[in-house]
Order: sequence, then C-alpha cells, then structure tokens
Amino acid sequence: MSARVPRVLAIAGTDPTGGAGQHADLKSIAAMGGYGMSAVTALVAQNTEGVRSVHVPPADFLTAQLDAVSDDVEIDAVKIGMLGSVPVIEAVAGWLGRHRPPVVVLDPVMVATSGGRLLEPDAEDALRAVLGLADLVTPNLQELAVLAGDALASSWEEALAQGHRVAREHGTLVLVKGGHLAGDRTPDALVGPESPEPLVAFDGARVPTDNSHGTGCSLSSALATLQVRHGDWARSLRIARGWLRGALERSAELEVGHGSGPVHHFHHVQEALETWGTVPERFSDELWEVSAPVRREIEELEFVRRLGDGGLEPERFLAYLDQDLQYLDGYSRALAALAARAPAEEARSFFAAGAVSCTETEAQLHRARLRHAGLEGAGAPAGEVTRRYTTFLLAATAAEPYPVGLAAVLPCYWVYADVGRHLQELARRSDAAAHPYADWLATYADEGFQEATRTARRLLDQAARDAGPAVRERMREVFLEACALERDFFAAPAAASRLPGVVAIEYS
Ligand SMILES: Nc1ncnc2c1ncn2[C@@H]1O[C@H](COP(=O)(O)OP(=O)(O)O)[C@@H](O)[C@H]1O
Ligand SMILES: Cc1ncc(COP(=O)(O)OP(=O)(O)O)c(N)n1
Repeated sequence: MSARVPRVLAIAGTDPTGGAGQHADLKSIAAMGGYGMSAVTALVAQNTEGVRSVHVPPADFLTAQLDAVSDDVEIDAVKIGMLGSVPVIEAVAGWLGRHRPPVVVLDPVMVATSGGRLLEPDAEDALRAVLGLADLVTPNLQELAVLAGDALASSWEEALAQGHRVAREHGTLVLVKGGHLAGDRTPDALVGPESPEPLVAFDGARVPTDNSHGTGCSLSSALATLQVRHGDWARSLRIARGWLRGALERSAELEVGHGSGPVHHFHHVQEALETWGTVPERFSDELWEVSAPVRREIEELEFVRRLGDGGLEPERFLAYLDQDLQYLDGYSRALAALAARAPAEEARSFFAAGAVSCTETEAQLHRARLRHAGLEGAGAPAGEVTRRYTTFLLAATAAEPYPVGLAAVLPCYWVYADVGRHLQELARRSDAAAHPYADWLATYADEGFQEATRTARRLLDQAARDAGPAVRERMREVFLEACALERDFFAAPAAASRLPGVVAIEYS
C-alpha cells in the first residue's frame, strides 16, 4: 500500500449543483484521501432534475488544460467521465498517448439518469475505440448495452456476459454495475477479458433513496484514487462500495435540489467535524498568538535578513554557530531534565531522544562546519545571551512543574521552525547566484524536525489540559520569555566579543 496522497486528475464535464461530473469526482477523490485535479470537457447546465444544455469548449482548449497539468504535476491516476463529442475523445486519447498515468479509469458517460444526453450519438464508435486505453471501464447497464452492441440486459447474468464481451474485445477490466437493475439488490462485479466468471462480485441490498445523482461518477473516481493506494481492484471496489453505500444512506441530510439529489460524499468525516466544533481551542494556539510581536521582531533582525538573503558575513555566521553549539549543550541537558520529569512514557522517550539528538546529531553538524572553516567548536566563551538562555532553560526544566518546563523548551522547536520557513522564503526570493547558506537553511526545513515540533506542541497541549490555571499562566510567561530569548539569541551575533581564530568577530 502506498502512503503517498494519490494525485488524481478527473477529465469530465461539470454539474453546477455539485452532485455529478467533476464536482462529484473532486469530492470523491478527496473523500478517499486523494488530491483531486480536474480538466473540463464540457460545461453542462444541469441540476438534480435534468440536463438543460451542454456547451463543449474547443477540443484544443481541453488539450491545453491537460498539458498544463501534466507539464507540471506527476499524475498517479486519471478518471475520465463525460467526453461528449468525437473531437473531445480524440483530444483525450491523444493526450493519453503522450502521458499515460499508471491508473486510468473510464466511466463511459452517455446519458444522465435524469434523461439528458451527455454523449453525441455519432461519438459512440469513437468512445468504443478508446476503451482499450483504460485499465478499468465502469458503464452502467444502459452504457454497457451500447458498448456491447446489444439490447439492455434483462438479468444480472446477461449483464455479466455483456461485460465479459466488452472486456475481451477491448482487453480491459469492466465493472458491471447493478444500480439500474430492477429489484432490491445492487450487485457489482469486476469482469476481465479471460473468463466470463467475475474476478470478484459484491452484492448488497438497495438503499431506499432517490438520491443517486452522480453515483457512477463518484464510484469511478473513488476507485481510481483507491487503486493508487492499494494496487488491488477487488480491495478498492470493496472499500469504495462501502463508502458509497454510506453516502447514499446519508444523502437525505444534504437536502439539495428537488429531483434525484446528490450523495453525501463526506458522511464519514461528518462525525469528526461535529466533534471539532466542541474541542476546546489548543492552548498552544493561544501561546502562538501572544508571541506574534516577538516573532515579528525576530524576522526583522538584521542577522536574520542577511542570513536569508545570503549576504551575511561568514565570520558572523561562524560566530553564531559557535554560540549555538554551546547553547545546544545546555538545551540537551534541559531536555534530559524534562525527560526525567515527564509523567508519561511517550514524552519521556521523546525528550530523551531530543537530548541525544542535540549532542549526537546537531552538535556534530555544527562542529563539522566550524572545522571546515578551520575552527574547532566552542572557540569563544559563552556569550551573555547564551548563558542567560541556557540558565533559564535548566532552571525551568529542573525546578518548575513539568508543563512549565515544556513551555520553556518549546520555542526552540517551534520558533526555530518558523524562522526556518521565513529564512527559506527569503532565500528563494534572493538573487544570490549561489546562496552561501543554502545547505544550512535546508536543515531547518527537514521533515524530521518539523515532525518533532508538532510532537512537542501536542505534548504541551496535553500537559496544559491537565494543568490548573496558575500553572497555565506560568506556562504563558515562560513561553514568552523563551521566545524573547530566541530573539536575543538571533540578535546577538551583531554585537561584540571575540571568536578565537576569526577576524574581529564579536558576539555579546
Ligand atoms: N440505491 C442504491 N443502493 C445501493 N447502491 C446503489 C444504489 N444505486 C446505485 N448504487 C451503486 O452505485 C454505483 C453506481 O451504479 P449505477 O447507478 O449503476 O451507475 P450510474 O450512476 O453510472 O448510472 C454502483 O456501485 C451501484 O451498485
Ligand atoms: C457532467 C456529468 N457527467 C456525468 C453525469 C452522469 O452522472 P452519473 O454518475 O452517471 O450519475 P447519474 O447522475 O446519471 O445517475 C452527469 N449527470 N453530468
């Protein structure tokens, strides 16, 4: 199973009421955990009661949309819906010839259930001719009959036989769908070219609802997304069917339109949304808000601006590194003290690992860089700010309640990560041909560091939930004090003291 978010492109028509076409596709892709994109084949004036008119933009313009996406984005899957006309089919086939993504699902849309034609009659042959470009074709019963060149199947067995014929003729998988069967069952089956026996078949009781607008669109785009994740059509279909069933069952909650309404694509996250409304705001959000002025001051510091645009003198950078190395020594001890006092295993392991990483990973990086510049680490005495900051951290983590100690160490994760993002942005905007600190700035963006910041923040929120008002107030004070010390630390390399071996570098 792939853990990456599937990037799925829907090539389809529109539905301004949001229930079918690419609107349904985008919702379904997102509901299945994918990132949805869409290229418009046709603009359809329709609602839950029917199709009023169709406008098909020039096929060249569709090609331009498709190229714009594929020139920029790696596409994991494509879902093709309404194509409408021969030139559009040819444009999509031409593009697929140039950029075939790993998964292609084709829903051969011909007629909306509400009645309107969505494929010109003379385009049926052209549509048949491109079926072989897809990995999976998902016709409803009427579309299946047209593709098979047969009358509408009057039984499920007949539908399966038609599905097998289409699969064999075009060398693709066919999903035979029972949504339009008479009766109270809605089976679906995957049929391949080799055997008339379905590869997998599912059955279920029909959901008693008229809200089935866009079920075919939704199912096919969900399948495209899930297939990227699982690489197994049977598994993807089982998951998609379960989800779609819930979407049909909860469709009445939407109250959209007077006809056959849309399904509830996000029924499965509804509960989470309801809970979100009642979850108290995170304490860390409050801390972040009150620290905004200090963070702005940090961004405006000359040292930060010059580090970002690459114009910082190397000596000042080395002096900063030297002090940071000494700071790391104190920070590592503070994290170890916090680990010792952490009430639960997760926090204990997290801060203990942080203490080790300070000495084993980060300090080594600093030392290597200083060595590269001909300096051994910790050349200058600890500056006044370095001493003040580390003393403060050690006192907070050793002598104050655990939540307060946590509030003291958090800015070094969080403010540093935030400054890092700002520095990266400055570096992107700078016109320094070769940014002298690019590799250093890249370490700020390291995903491991960002993840550690998120964990530290979550642990603080946990600790704040269990703390009384007095401790929370103290957490606020200490957090702000640590932010101010972060600011002073970034400001210090502009001031005075001497790093041995470096020309007149001063550090306060
Ligand atoms: N009332 C219903 N209850 C349960 N499943 C349904 C219902 N209507 C459609 N489905 C399911 O929705 C999916 C789309 O099927 P179908 O309606 O046949 O296609 P289309 O929307 O393309 O006309 C299929 O998986 C089908 O089994
Ligand atoms: C723009 C557009 N594309 C496809 C359809 C048909 O949707 P489908 O999912 O096949 O479901 P029904 O609405 O026909 O049941 C559409 N209406 N519009």
